[in-house]
Amino acid sequence: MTDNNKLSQVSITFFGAGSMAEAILRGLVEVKLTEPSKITVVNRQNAERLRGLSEAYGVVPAIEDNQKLDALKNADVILLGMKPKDAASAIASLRPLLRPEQLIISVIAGLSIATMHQLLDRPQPVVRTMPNTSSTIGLGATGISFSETVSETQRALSLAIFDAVGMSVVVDEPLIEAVNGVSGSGPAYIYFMMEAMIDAGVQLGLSREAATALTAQTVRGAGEMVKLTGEDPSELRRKVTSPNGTTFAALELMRQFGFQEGMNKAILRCAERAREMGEAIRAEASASEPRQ
Ligand SMILES: NC(=O)C1=CN([C@@H]2O[C@H](COP(=O)(O)OP(=O)(O)OC[C@H]3O[C@@H](n4cnc5c(N)ncnc54)[C@H](OP(=O)(O)O)[C@@H]3O)[C@@H](O)[C@H]2O)C=CC1
Ligand SMILES: O=C(O)[C@@H]1CCC=N1
Repeated sequence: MTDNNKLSQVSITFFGAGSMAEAILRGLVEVKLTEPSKITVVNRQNAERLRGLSEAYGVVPAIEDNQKLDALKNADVILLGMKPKDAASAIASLRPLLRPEQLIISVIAGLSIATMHQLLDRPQPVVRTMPNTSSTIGLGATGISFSETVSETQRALSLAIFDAVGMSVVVDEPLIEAVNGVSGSGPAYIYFMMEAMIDAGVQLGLSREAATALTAQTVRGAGEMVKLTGEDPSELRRKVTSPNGTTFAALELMRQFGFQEGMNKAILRCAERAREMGEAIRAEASASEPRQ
């Protein structure tokens, strides 16, 4: 690991280069905090995908086996971006390659620091994160927690990576599943709501284009109002809701349909599902542990 935390001087290998990896690397390249030539992308088999990322962002594709090994051995930071089901075998494959000071950053839902240490068979510096896809446009929201072996420099570097693509909050590791429930999966809830808003607008006679534009601006404006005014969302809601007016009538129906309760239960279930997925990876790691 380099002594200074300037992102531009750090080499990052994305081990697993799918949607979430693209969101982060695109953000890093577009805010110009990392040279594309310092970013390498590795997949299991999809070389076309790597060539596409290289063409779009100028990052380096590692396609041949020796290129993959070099990319993993030489990186200052390895960002794990595969699906949870592929994580155990992929991380175990790193075991013979890593130098003790290489920093591992994971975005994998449910995967704990303890399981990563178990799979690597050593207390490698590990950062467990839960970002979201809005990192693509520099508006990501990421929860971050660190293993005890992460140095101050590596902490600063990790925060710089996620702050470059949005904002981040450091949380104790057991709260990463809560972050998953709120903001990791959060964009999907908002898109789901937006789909319903757009469909209703079309049903009422708006063109799909107009309904989409009005909905997107409404969501954007509401988010910015919470951020910029610092007011509680419930207070902002009250300001929209005239007594016995149109919003009042709409919210009354939403309450009847259990909107808030449904949202609450969905988020708790999301966090629970992250824990289940983490447990499945831990069980796989234990089952494949080398016998002494
Ligand atoms: N999408 C989201 O909104 C968020 C996702 N996450 C987490 O990000 C992770 C990735 O999700 P997402 O980007 O949606 O997934 P994708 O399916 O888009 O990408 C996964 C990538 O991992 C690669 N891969 C799989 N196995 C290996 C391996 N053994 N070695 C190297 N590369 C491998 C795949 O390559 P190939 O095609 O060649 O197999 C693929 O490019 C997940 O763990 C998820 O929990 C976290 C926050 C938000
Ligand atoms: O759905 C998933 O499992 C991943 C984790 C957070 C967002 N997408």
